[in-house]
Amino acid sequence: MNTTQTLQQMQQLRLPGMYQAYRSQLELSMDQQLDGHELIAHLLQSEEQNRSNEKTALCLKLAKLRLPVTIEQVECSQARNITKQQLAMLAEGRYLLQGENILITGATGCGKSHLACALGHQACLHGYKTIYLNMNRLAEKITLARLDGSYIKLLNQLERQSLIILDDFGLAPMTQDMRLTLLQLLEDRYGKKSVIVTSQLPVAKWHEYLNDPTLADATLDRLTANAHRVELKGESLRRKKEKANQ
Ligand SMILES: Nc1ncnc2c1ncn2[C@@H]1O[C@H](COP(=O)(O)OP(=O)(O)OP(=O)(O)O)[C@@H](O)[C@H]1O
Repeated sequence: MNTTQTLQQMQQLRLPGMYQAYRSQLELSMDQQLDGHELIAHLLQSEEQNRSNEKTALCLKLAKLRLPVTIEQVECSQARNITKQQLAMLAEGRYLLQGENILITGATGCGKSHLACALGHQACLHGYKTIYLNMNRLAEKITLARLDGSYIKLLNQLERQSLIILDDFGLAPMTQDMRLTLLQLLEDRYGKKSVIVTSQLPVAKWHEYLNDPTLADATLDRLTANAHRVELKGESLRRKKEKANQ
């Protein structure tokens, strides 16, 4: 049996998971090596696992999450106004299947971006295409896309994402172009794909912030209907972290 040739064929056929698993098998003594049906099953499982890992890694890379955090790193407590059950329910990801949104509000430093990024990380683990966008960054992207004629391309690119994280909603005044784009984006996704919004402003103030009653009605209708709300509370974790580092 020419095992070297078999390994080469696995590489040529781009089966890296299978290649690694087979190499590992060949390094074992004969009596420890799997054979027949077991070996085939093991090699296929290794290839499948490798592809799944690569898909997750690519999803995470493209998501450009601001903070590299996992769901296990989200602290739940009564003081923070988020329970383990609430987090577990969101982490399960059913909201993504149903195209529901998550609105995370709270004072500066209370961990809104941290939670949003952890949920984004979890969505990538589930295989959902995710993109993180700070609202300022989205505004820049829209302005550039209008200038270079790629606006429709940008909307299509955003529509393809299963989850969009819009961080820091309500910090900077919105242009009319941004309001219209936001409405279009939400209209494209309504009931199909999810958005996570973080904001220092309580949801009750979003209408006033949008500063255009008709557009605000339409936008908030799409954003808040069937949305899960997390109102984080407690001391600024940024300040707490700084104090701990002093
Ligand atoms: N659950 C947590 N455990 C540990 N550190 C946390 C947690 N949540 C947030 N942090 C840390 O606290 C700091 C502030 O968090 P974050 O940026 O998420 O706050 P924010 O509410 O989004 O603030 P802002 O409104 O100013 O953007 C970050 O350095 C973050 O890593």
